[in-house]
Amino acid sequence: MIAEHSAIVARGMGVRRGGRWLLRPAAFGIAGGVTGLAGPPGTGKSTLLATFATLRRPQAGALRILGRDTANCADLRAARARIGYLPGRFHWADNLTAAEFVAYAAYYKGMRGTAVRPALRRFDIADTAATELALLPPDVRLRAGLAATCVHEPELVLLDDPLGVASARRGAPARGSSSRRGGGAHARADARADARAPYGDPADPADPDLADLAELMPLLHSLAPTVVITAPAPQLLTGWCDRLLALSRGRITDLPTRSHRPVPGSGVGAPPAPAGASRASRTEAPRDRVPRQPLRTGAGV
Ligand SMILES: Nc1ncnc2c1ncn2[C@@H]1O[C@H](COP(=O)(O)OP(=O)(O)OP(=O)(O)O)[C@@H](O)[C@H]1O
Repeated sequence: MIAEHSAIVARGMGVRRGGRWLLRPAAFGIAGGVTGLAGPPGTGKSTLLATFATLRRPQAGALRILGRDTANCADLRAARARIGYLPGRFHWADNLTAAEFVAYAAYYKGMRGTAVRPALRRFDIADTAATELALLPPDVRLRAGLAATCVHEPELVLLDDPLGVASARRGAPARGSSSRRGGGAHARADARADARAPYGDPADPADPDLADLAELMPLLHSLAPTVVITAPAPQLLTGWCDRLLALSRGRITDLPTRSHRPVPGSGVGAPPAPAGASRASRTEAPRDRVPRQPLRTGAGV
């Protein structure tokens, strides 16, 4: 049964792209808490997330977001104002500083410029406000993306493969913290190489990268009442999401959320907070500022 008050309610919703159903018409709801959506590359996670973000329209059925019918223009506008969406790639913003990037998002969300500083502080990146995104290590770059996504304090946050953004470091040369303050062409090239570097092996439960990624979890839990996060493998999401969904061959299915591989101190493997639990009860971090917990970057993630 679908709870009508769920942030996302799909009824007979189908999503097509490239001449095939990425999601065959289905009915489902996504309620409060953090929901993970896993599926191998190309299965349609990004397309589905963009549909939830109302950037794409479903080819069948109906989609309600935050109680609004996305087929209705006035409702659509109202829903959009309460959504925060971060695509998996935002290289178009590489030449903007973190502050400019957040200011740009604030402008389009109808926020005053005074919202920018608090957003940067909340994600603990005020000290890198004047640094271009291309020069930031991926974990800090992700924080800038989250600050932009959440500058208007949305009720629904949609993050396309944020763990990929934050973990994109394998094979990249080690960089010092100087890259955060500038660093010139080499640092810029490194940052771009980092951003293209692949995950560790998400299918390997012993991969130490999963522990690194887990350090981001309290931050992701603190963003909004409802958060949807995609990842290419369920192992990346297991154990810390309130709900875990898999997208495969055009179908969405529920997966177990419990981890078989607890990571001490990371929150991974701990029982998930109940869906719909308040933000305050789901995280120890205060609402107004999430302390930076840098990934074990070495190469600047
Ligand atoms: N520009 C495009 N034109 C036509 N079809 C496309 C285009 N981009 C993607 N597709 C189709 O949509 C499918 C889903 O792509 P999508 O990016 O949503 O998948 P994904 O699961 O998010 O993959 P990834 O993790 O690699 O981003 C692809 O397999 C492809 O068939």
